[in-house]
Amino acid sequence: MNRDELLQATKKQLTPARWEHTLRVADTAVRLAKRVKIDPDRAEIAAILHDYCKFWPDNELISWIKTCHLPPDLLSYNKELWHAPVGAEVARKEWDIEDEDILNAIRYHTTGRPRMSELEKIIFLADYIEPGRRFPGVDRVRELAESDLDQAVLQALNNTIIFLIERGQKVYPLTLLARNDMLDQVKRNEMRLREESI
Ligand SMILES: Nc1ncnc2c1ncn2[C@@H]1O[C@H](COP(=O)(O)OP(=O)(O)O)[C@@H](O)[C@H]1O
Repeated sequence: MNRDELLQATKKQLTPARWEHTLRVADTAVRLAKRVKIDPDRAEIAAILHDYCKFWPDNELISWIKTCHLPPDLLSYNKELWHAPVGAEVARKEWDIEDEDILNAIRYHTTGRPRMSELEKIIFLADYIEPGRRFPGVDRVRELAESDLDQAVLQALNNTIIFLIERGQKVYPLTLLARNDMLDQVKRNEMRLREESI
């Protein structure tokens, strides 16, 4: 797969503002990946493709969800959730991406999930903290992302859940499971650090 071809094709799928967002997500993901010693090229591919289906019509997204046997419960939650799991299927079928970690990073970039890989955390966070994002609490997540991806993901998940509850919106259950799992993970990290310092 050719990087320039991927960039040009993705640009055509997006509005100019969303394309700029995608480029900032890619820069942020590459930077985070280098810091935690994850392959930056794989982070860049996942970042470029993460919003590929963001502007696809509802009927097309629904058709992919059904044909690819994606979780049917998606259809009873916010439509904004659909582009991510469909994006992973499109990346596999139209871009021949076979790397399951890249596909999962695209698939779970909006909801998160329990036991996220390092690459999944990077794409989830890069989407949340890229420099164009301005919402309450984003600076704290930016700070945490510089030192601890797990704490940053936990904070971002907490913020998202609170945001949705405050607006009277449903929370996709996987996001709640992701948050509980990350809380356990952060506690385990803290315990390990304490044991190592004794
Ligand atoms: N975990 C979730 N559960 C339910 N709805 C969600 C969840 N995450 C995001 N959403 C909904 O999708 C919308 C867009 O999500 P977001 O990731 O902020 O997209 P964007 O990249 O367009 O900013 C949110 O405003 C919210 O209404």
